[in-house]
This record gives sequence, structure tokens and C-alpha cells, in this order.
Amino acid sequence: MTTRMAVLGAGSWGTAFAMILADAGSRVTLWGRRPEVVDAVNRTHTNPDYFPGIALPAGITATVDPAAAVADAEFVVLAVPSQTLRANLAAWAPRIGPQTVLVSLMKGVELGTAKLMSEVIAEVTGADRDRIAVVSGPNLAPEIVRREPAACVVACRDETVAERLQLACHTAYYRPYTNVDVVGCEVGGAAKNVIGLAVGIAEGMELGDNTKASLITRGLAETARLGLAMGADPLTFAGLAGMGDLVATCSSPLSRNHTFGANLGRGMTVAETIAATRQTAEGVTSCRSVLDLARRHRIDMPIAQMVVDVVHDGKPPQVVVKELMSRSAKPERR
Ligand SMILES: NC(=O)C1=CN([C@@H]2O[C@H](COP(=O)(O)OP(=O)(O)OC[C@H]3O[C@@H](n4cnc5c(N)ncnc54)[C@H](O)[C@@H]3O)[C@@H](O)[C@H]2O)C=CC1
Ligand SMILES: O=C(CO)COP(=O)(O)O
Repeated sequence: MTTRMAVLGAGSWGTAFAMILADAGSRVTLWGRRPEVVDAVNRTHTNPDYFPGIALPAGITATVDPAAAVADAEFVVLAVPSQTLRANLAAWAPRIGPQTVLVSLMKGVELGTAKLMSEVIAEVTGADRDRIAVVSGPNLAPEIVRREPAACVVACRDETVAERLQLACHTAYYRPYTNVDVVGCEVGGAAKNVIGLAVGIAEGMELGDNTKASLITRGLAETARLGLAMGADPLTFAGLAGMGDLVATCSSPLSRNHTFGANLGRGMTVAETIAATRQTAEGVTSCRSVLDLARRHRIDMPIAQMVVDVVHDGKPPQVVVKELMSRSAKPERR
């Protein structure tokens, strides 16, 4: 029987993931806020705002009505900006069935509460952790909609649920691996956006590959340190949701976080950079909540701190680089 999927959020990743699900054989209803986007998906099978010229599969229909989207859905896939999840989900939750699996595509940490997206989902819907899943990994949406090969991690505490979702999103170009480490995948996804900003800043300052590789590696070290303190499996950080996503974000001009950082490193102000960024660069807000999370777990994250200093406290990138390099000497693994 054909699986019924709802994807809530018709932006870049919601649209690309809906394409994956439809290509894998599901019937997909895509919820969008804007009637003109929904109309374009239904009439022309395209989402011209995000992916002009890309034909979407016929198995996708769109709606502005969240109740119509989630009715009878086996999986409800959440693809809105992290900081909007709580308010959006509070409105959608009464319509979502008690057996429905809730899937987070989001890579952020809630500001103020320092909660992971799976925690926000559990809190707002009351859903058991066994039916909350996360998809993460090196998945730049503009490459996915061109059906270029990529892999991802599908994580759920209940492995059989992860396997159902794996089957539902497995296509010739998209290869999902299961994992039960939801926390590790979420920490990896949120922190890589922050490290991506740092690497972008370095690139904008015309610093070279040694600098970028050092930031990526030490960025992964501080991410893993936080994840371990939260009970994550250390090996998750060597996988697609850790190293994999970090490499994609830190090396690609398609990454919004990387590009945001590069603009700052080149000397644009934060306000100018925000004005130039049309889509969601999660790390810009989440650098503060990731740092908050780290403080709550008494973990030192000097690179995330440097990003907060530049993005929110107006410190010049040249100053934070000097500060990072003049920290006291320490062993690599502590
Ligand atoms: N774009 C990508 O390549 C990938 C994105 N992600 C994650 O997916 C999540 C969604 O990102 P994108 O789809 O890229 O963002 P986007 O900015 O392209 O789209 C966000 C969508 O959410 C909708 N939305 C609903 N309520 C909103 C509100 N209150 N305020 C603003 N927008 C609202 C917007 O209309 C828009 O359609 C983020 O957490 C991101 O980190 C994860 C993997 C890949
Ligand atoms: O998460 C992503 C790739 O895996 C997308 O990265 P950006 O949000 O920086 O574009």
C-alpha cells in the first residue's frame, strides 16, 4: 500500500525531501504558508521560489491547510525554521494522529530553552520518543533536487520505526542509514551550522586551508564533547550526521551558514548579511542556543563562542581569531 506522507514546510529542504519521498513511492502532501507557492506546486509541479526549473514528481500535492496535510498521514515531516517549530507545531498537534511518526528535518536548538527539536516535539505533542525520528547528514537541498547521490542518517530510538522511514526515503540517489542515537544526530546537525559559520568567516578573511581544516577538526571535537555530555554515542560524530554534514557545510558555497560567515569575514555587517540572506541560516540564532546548551552541560565550546562574539556581540573577526589562537595550550583529547 502507498505510504501517506505530510511534509510541513515548503521551503528549500521541505520541498527537496518531499521529492525524495515521492520518488521513493509515497503520496506526499506538502504544506506551505504562502498560497502562491502552493498554487505553483499544484499547477506547474515546480517551486519556482526555491528551485526554478526543477520539475517536482506528480506524487506531490500542496496545500495551505495543515489539517488536510496531516489527515491520515503515517509520517509527519517537520521542515520549518527551528525557532518557529514550537508555535507552528502547537497549532498542528491537535490534528496529528496518535500513531503518526513525527520526523524532524531541522538543525537547530531552541533559543531560551536550549532544547533539541525532538525535545520540543515531545513536549508540544506529548508523543512517545519511540515515534519521534530525525533525518540528518550532508544534504544540501539544491544538490538533492538535481538527484545527485547523497547519504543520510535516519535516527529513532525505536529501530523498527527508523527502518520504516529508511524504506520510505530510499531512492536511487538517496541512501539512508539507520541509527538509534537521536541526540548525537541532532547535536551534530545543530553544531555544524555554527562551525560552518566559523569556517565561512575564515574563508571571507582569505585565510587558507590549514585554518579551515583546523576549525573543522576542532569544531568536531567541541561538538562531540557536548554530545558525549548529553549521552550521545561518540561514533555518531564520525558519521554522516557529524563529520559528513560538517564537511558538506564547511566546503560548499551552497551552504547558507557558510555563505553567511564568508560575508561577515569579507567585512559585511551582520545587518547587511541578514538582508542578503533569503533563506534560513540556522546557525545565526542557534550559535547562542548551542552555547547555552554547552554551558548547561559545563562544556567549553570556544569556536561557537567566537561565532557568537562576531555575530551577536559585534567583535571584529580579526580580534576573535587572535583570541582563539592565544588560548592556553592543552592536550588534543581533553
Ligand atoms: N536547505 C537545506 O539544504 C537543508 C536544511 N535543513 C534544515 O531544514 C530546516 C528548514 O530549512 P529550509 O527548508 O532550508 O529553510 P527555508 O528558509 O528554505 O524554508 C523554511 C520554510 O518554513 C516556512 N515557515 C513556516 N513558518 C515559518 C515562520 N514562522 N517563519 C519563517 N518561516 C516559516 C517558510 O515559509 C519556508 O517555506 C532548517 O532547520 C535547516 O537547518 C537540513 C538539511 C538541509
Ligand atoms: O544542512 C545542510 C546541509 O546538510 C544545509 O546547510 P545550510 O543550512 O548551511 O545551507
